[in-house]
Amino acid sequence: MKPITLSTLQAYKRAGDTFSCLTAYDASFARAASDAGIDVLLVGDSLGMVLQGHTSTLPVTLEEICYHTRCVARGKGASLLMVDLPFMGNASQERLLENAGELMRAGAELVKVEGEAWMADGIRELTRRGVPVCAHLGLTPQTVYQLGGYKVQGRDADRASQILEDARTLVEAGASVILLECVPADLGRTITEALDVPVIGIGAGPDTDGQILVMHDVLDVTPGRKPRFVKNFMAEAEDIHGAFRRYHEDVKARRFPAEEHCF
Ligand SMILES: Nc1nc(=O)c2c([nH]1)NC[C@@H]1CN(c3ccc(C(=O)N[C@@H](CCC(=O)O)C(=O)O)cc3)CN21
Ligand SMILES: CC(C)C(=O)C(=O)O
Ligand SMILES: [Mg+2]
Repeated sequence: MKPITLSTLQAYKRAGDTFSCLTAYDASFARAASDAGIDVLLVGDSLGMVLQGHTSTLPVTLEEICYHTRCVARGKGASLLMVDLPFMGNASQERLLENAGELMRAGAELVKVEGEAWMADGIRELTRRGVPVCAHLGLTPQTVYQLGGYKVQGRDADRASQILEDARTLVEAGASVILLECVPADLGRTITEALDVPVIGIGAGPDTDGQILVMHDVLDVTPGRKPRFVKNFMAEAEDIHGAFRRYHEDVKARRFPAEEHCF
């Protein structure tokens, strides 16, 4: 299999094709996801919740993310490896650059950062130094205490146009990919159409260029209440490999997300 690169994702966008993304935290699940055809693997700071049992992603450290990145890198096959910069990893410009360097040395091929227009300078410096960046907008879980919970963002017109403007600013600063979390489907479509770079969505409707889910949600092993945008792919599968294949195929065929998964 030819390795998936940023150019592959750009070509998907130009052709109007979608692509699949899934979180992974170890070599075995990374291999299973990659074998199923998943285009992008994310070592997400969601590991603080699904692996460590915290109620937020804030406790996750750079060391922990690097450990899981090294594990996933050994099993990633042809998939593109994206990695989350953890909470406060951008506390200063210097720390941002050093931390992103650590992630790249651990095996990251694309670094995902949460943050609005103010992240533009950081993204510009990273891009200059050869670190491709995905900018995560909308519901940014690292600011959950400020947002007052895991709530849909961009429901009113002001916040919606702010998110669109932030996305434009960050692409201008060098972001190679945008990730939109928990925004109304029409905002997901507007931003995807407005930008030349690939847009990945989670709870952002059916029209983003790519879709991403947390592995544990796909396999239905997430404890407690699940967000509206998740789907249990184990329900119609024989095993984990089948569930990953089904998720990949449903994304590629635009069967997922369905209306019931959107805002
Ligand atoms: N298992 C898991 N799945 C995820 O998608 C995920 C994590 N963990 N941890 C990190 C973040 C946190 N995320 C979340 C968590 C909860 C909602 C949620 O319950 N949202 C409400 C929105 C309600 C509203 O404002 O209308 C929902 O009903 O989906 C959304 C995103 C997404 N990420
Ligand atoms: C939910 C995805 C987008 C994420 O950031 C994570 O898994 O940490
Ligand atoms: Mg994350």
